[in-house]
Amino acid sequence: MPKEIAFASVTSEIGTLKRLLVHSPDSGLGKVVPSKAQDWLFEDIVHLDTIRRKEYDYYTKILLYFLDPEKIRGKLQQIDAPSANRNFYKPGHKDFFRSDKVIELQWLLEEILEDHEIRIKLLASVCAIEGCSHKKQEELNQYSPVDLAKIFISGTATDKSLLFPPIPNFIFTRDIGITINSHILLNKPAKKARTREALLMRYIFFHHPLFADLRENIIELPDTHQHFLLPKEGDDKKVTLEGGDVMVVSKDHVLIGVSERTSLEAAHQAVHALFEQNVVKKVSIVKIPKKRDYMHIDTVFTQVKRNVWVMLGHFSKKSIKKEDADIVQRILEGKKSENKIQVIQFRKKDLENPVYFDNLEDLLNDISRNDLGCDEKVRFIYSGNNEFPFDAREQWTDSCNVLALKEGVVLGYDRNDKTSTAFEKAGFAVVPVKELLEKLENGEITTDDIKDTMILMPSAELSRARGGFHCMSMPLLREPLSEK
Ligand SMILES: NC(=[NH2+])NCCC[C@H](N)C(=O)O
Repeated sequence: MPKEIAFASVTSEIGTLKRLLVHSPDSGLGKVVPSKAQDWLFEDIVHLDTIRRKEYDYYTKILLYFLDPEKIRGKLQQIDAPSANRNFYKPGHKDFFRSDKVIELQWLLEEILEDHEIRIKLLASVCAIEGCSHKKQEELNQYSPVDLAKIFISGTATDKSLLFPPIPNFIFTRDIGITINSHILLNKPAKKARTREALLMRYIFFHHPLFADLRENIIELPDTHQHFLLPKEGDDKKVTLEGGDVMVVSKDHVLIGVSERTSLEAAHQAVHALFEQNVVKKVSIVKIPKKRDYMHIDTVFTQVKRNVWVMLGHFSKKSIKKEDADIVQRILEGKKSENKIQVIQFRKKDLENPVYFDNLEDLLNDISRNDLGCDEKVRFIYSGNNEFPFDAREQWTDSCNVLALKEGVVLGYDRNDKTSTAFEKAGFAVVPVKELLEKLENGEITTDDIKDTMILMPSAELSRARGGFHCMSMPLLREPLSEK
């Protein structure tokens, strides 16, 4: 009898990706104005048609090729013909790809809005947080589920009038929830601009039939007592947690970043929740400087293979570089607490005696060897090839934020040239996505032939939104890594 495959289970960062949640850039991204860009957590305004057609659509294609090839193989010419008007990529359109492997959130939202009761509740909640009048709420109730889902996400009505702000960061699905084994940990966004995303997700996870079997396994972190009396955003006593700060590195071990977005209190609560519900045996708290540049831990490192990681050299124990003439100054700088990373690892069986690491490589090395059973040498690929100023420049444009489609095959931005060189030096093929898709489509290669490869994705517009492909994915299912 075939073994039943779970709908959701993630036990590593690199096992073959089988199912994920995504959201493609909606019209709300085209409504960001310069004066609001920073409040809405974008670094600039983006060009909507370019970000969709010339950038994100390639992401959709490569994901479908790896996860749901029937939807796409041999059909690319037809899908991308000018007369098809990109309808394949548009949730709500009858030609939309509707994949249950590469799952678009707008589609799930449309579906839950078909239920009258859910629709009324969610509408009231959205109107409450966005301060809509009663009359507006009644008007919104007249829309079809497809249109209402679009409005909830883009903030724009079908007559193009702006009703409330867009939620342009909804494309960064990583941040809205985390699959840890067969549990889902919900986020608590630190920034106001991301509040509506969290609300929509809560409704989707609790009401969409896809998640029916998981409902008992959804973990929500409670607020601290009298949290509403706490003074300001960013207070460490507030409970805020975003998915970019959580990494499931093995079935027993989760990393939780304490950062600009995830508070110490949230990390504290998450450790208890994960241990009490027997989700994992080990949680490492990774404290990074609270800085816009770093935002979440996945902006400073991600995993490529069992024994290969990409990271920012700044957090390396060997962060003294050749080109820095003044070694004394560099060492003193490195000792400043605001520049340092601290790791505290809690083990369920011996909570009182945590293990400490004072640099990132030691932690990652320990994961590769002890959690993943690697015998080979653990290797680090550094942002910008660890050369100043390319290390910082390329980290800013997400060189460290790659998404593994399977072990050793990752998606990254094409603009991070020095990091690509570093990947090549480490023995990886570096291939532009267009080239790869052509070869896949004309049958020259199959996805199984692709090994140890960095797939370069177009990124001029996407990178202005300040997230890479790790951020643009919420994995639901990955194949378990084979035992070593
Ligand atoms: N997991 C991540 N690193 N997500 C990046 C999110 C980027 C988004 N503009 C924000 O500032 O919230």
